[in-house]
Amino acid sequence: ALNLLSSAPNRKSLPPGPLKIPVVGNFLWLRKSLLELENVLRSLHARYGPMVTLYMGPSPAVFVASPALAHEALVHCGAVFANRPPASATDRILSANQHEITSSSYGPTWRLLRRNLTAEILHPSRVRFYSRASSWVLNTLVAELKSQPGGIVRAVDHFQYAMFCLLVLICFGDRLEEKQIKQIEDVQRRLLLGLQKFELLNIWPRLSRLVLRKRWKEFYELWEYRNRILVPLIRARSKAKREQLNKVKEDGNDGDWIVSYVDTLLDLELPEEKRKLQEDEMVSLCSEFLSAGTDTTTTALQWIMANLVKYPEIQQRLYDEIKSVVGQGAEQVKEEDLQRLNYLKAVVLEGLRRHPPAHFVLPHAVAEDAELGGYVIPKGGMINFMVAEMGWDPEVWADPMAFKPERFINYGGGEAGGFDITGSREIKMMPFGVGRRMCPAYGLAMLHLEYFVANLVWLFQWRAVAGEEVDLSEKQDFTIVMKNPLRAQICPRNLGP
Ligand code: HEM
Repeated sequence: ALNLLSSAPNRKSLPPGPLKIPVVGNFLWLRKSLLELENVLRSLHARYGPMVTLYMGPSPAVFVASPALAHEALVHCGAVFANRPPASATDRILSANQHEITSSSYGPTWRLLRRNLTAEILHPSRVRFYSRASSWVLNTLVAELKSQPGGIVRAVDHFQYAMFCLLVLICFGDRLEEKQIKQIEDVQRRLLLGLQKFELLNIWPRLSRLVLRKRWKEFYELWEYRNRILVPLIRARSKAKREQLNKVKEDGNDGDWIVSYVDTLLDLELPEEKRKLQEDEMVSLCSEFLSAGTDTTTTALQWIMANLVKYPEIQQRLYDEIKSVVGQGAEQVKEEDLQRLNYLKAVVLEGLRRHPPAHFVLPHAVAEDAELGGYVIPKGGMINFMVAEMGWDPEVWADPMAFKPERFINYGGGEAGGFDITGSREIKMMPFGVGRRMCPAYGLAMLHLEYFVANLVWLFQWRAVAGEEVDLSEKQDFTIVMKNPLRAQICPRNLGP
């Protein structure tokens, strides 16, 4: 049909947005935190519609607020929208020239690395093997929580370490000592803290190599420190793996060997270069595995527990559900029990909807000129999606800012399990992204969230600390975290028969 409205989008143009201010414009946007940017975008979307363009760097960046357009881009035209923008100078070094899933261009290397992770580690039949690690980490966490004076806990500190341990054990095998885990934690923390500091080096890398020599040196020291800690772990695993193979050959018994992420990397062969991965590439992949999974899962866990403290009736309903499934006196909720805990799943989904750890996905780039919503995004243009806005859309969700797990109960025949988090047919929210670049670990993350929320509620009653209120204000960190971290008064439940 002909569209005669004069405001009809120009078919060859980018989506509308504020004027491009040369040079200054870029720096103005870069200085804003993601939460500030989100606020700006919210008003721009109200003015211009669901697609808006900002000039943040060398290429235009388009922001999409509509779930229907996100579906069109990421599911229908998936291949066109699945690339990443070129890596910054420091990222190129840290990712061993983009030998990493997150930052690699859409192509054979990305496909191989991603498929390795999903098929060899994250596949449901594999994930079961890690339940020993989960229950070990749970026991450590529970002991920690129990030892806090007065039963008052600052939840996030304990959650962070627990989620980190879990991923370290999957990554390097579950025969590590506490001391080694702490060392890896130190490396990863310093890298994360350095992100902002080293961002400056990327604005004008050639020049910064001259004028910011000291900071570059600091950056390389950190990079070397990471190698110094992680390379020996990779070598040790390689040796252990050879010994294991010999043992299997000799007596046909694999003992209780559990495949780790490093083991799978040792076997990989790059399709284009026809060679195995180098050590620095394995280091960057392991580092990515830990950093992609720790803060995201920790943040989600903290937000969910905060809501259970704020709304005791929801916590009680969850406790009652767990009791009806595991029976009074059960010591722990086991992974096998989780699939029967429907309300639990609803609580976790509601947590991810109301408080998505990432308010945007990672930046995507279009591989060729791409059309979306009547506009054209030129080859190389960046595109991102307003994850939090979609989860809070009043057109999709009734009373969107309220925490109401029940809303997920009515999906797919009265089971929260019926809700399709991958958005393949339709997007209602996308806390893990959707399409080809969707978080490959969404299943593992959901499993860990369900497992830990269930056990924390089963083993302790969580209440607000006397005289304090749970404050749901947000702050930007690596993810969007609680501005005032959850403090709670916990009381071990009486698990007698
Ligand atoms: C609640 C926990 C988590 C949330 C909310 C989350 C969310 C996300 C999001 C929004 C993306 C970007 C999608 C896009 O760019 O379109 C992503 C990508 C990714 N996530 Fe997660 N994630 C979580 C846990 C994890 C865990 C536990 C791991 C690893 C063990 C992981 C590994 C990755 C990787 C490797 C990518 C890059 C995928 C690619 O570029 O192909 N994530 N995640």
